[in-house]
Amino acid sequence: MGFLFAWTATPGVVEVVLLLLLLGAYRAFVSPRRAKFPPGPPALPILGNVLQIPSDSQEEVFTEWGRKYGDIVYIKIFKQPMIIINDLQTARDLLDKRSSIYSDRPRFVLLSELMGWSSASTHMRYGPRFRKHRRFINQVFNQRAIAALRPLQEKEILVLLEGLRDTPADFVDHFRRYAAATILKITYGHDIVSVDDLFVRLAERAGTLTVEAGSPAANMVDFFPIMKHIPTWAPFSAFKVKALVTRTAVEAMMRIPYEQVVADMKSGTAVPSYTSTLLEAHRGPAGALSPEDEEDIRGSAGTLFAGALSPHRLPCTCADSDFIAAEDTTIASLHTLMLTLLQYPEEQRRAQREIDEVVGPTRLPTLADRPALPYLESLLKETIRLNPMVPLGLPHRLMEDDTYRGFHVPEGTNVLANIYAILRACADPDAFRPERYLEDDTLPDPFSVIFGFGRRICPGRHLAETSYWTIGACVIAAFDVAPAAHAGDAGYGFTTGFVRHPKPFKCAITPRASTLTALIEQARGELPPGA
Ligand code: HEM
Repeated sequence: MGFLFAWTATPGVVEVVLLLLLLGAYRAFVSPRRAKFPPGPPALPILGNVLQIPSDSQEEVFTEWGRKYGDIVYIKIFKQPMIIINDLQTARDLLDKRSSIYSDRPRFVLLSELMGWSSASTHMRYGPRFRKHRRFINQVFNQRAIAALRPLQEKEILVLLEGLRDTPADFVDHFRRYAAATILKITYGHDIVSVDDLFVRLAERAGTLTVEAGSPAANMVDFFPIMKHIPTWAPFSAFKVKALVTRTAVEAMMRIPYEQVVADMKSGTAVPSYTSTLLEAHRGPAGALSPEDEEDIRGSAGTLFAGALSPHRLPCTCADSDFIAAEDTTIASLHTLMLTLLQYPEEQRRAQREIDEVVGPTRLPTLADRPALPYLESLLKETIRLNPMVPLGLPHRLMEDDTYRGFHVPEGTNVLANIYAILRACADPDAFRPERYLEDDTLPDPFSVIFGFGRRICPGRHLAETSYWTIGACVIAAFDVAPAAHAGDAGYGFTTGFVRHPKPFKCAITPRASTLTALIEQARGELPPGA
């Protein structure tokens, strides 16, 4: 200090000190490029943090990093910056409140540019075309509009209950059939009898090939886009050959159901659907459609359809990770619920007692009963809190430099919301305790977290939530779910990937009352005509 005083006494030094102070202030407040990045694990030159990211249970490692480094963790995948948001306040501050700059998606070279998913709404870069897709989808899936879809949901739930009654061992197939039947009817007006339907097979083929062609090695093209130009005869081009085969399957999945609707509209046999409604609305005076509108209607319909049967198919932003998971979110939510019910029989019984008291033995529960069933609501919330289906959401991309809590976040940063960590911000987070929601109404509602954030929030959330609630209520009311007698001792667990679902397990699903068939028939009789 003494030295500084001596130094400042020298003529001209005051000016120098002032200059240094100004420079410091400029660096701190005006020149964000020089500001510090959020904390994170130390990165290696060139590789960044690639070697520290495990292929399994990334959400758990990111949660651990959150404990160590804070609510925002900064890492690099090669030279690609990424932040991981580990708490709700930060997710709301950045992804919701600053959604005008946090709503882009990363560039998906493998998926969009090589495999042909470029018209999928999930992958769309932020801009007018993205907004057009959201407008299309919101017309049918907004909270008010989905009330019109309820009779369809209820009808398909009755078929699902019959399936569980007749062939309980195939419970996952019954969930798949439900997801396929509802989304195909809504999107293309198409009825299916079983999952062995042409459209379902097209979606599953496109999905399976996408997973197979999306190995970690193939994902390198997302970080080094120049690789996409490799000729297919050259060494190391196997990833591109597979991607191009996948492209044919993706195009067929998008094109064939769409063309069926166009043909049905021509012959006057089309059933009103998402696709037919948009085709009607966008026809010019001469009946023609612009190529862009045609592409966007086909692409957004294909996204809804593919998203329901195969997962929200997006590549991993982490080079050495599983590409994506292999099942859809709706199926994963129901599959997770069955696992939870068999693991927590006491809680299952308590929800059954509540339903018995409120609904009684003479009918099945409906959405109208929801406010009167607080314990059931808590059980359904606690199930998805403990095991959210999309634990890391889908990556957003920051569109311009930003500063948050004094940290610099550069333009082009990929942003992951760690939904898994966000939902663990409560007492005793690893315990299954539905009553936590009855005891503390300040806890964040998992339904407001699991569908993501901001302008990219899942547009299918209202449909998904009502399906999950109604199926959960009916299954718990109608069946006892317990471990299967010969289930083996492989243990229970979850797959890793963007969509998390239980590893295969067996369970016993037994009707609680001999009146189940009559209850299903009665509910069918109460459906509106034409449902
Ligand atoms: C339990 C079921 C579901 C869960 C947990 C779920 C979750 C999510 C999440 C986390 C995102 C990313 C949000 C973000 O980027 O912040 C998303 C996006 C999306 N979801 Fe879902 N979803 C579900 C069901 C559905 C259904 C049934 C549909 C279709 C009817 C659907 C259509 C979409 C679409 C089109 C996007 C992309 C939105 C965009 O990029 O702007 N989802 N979903």
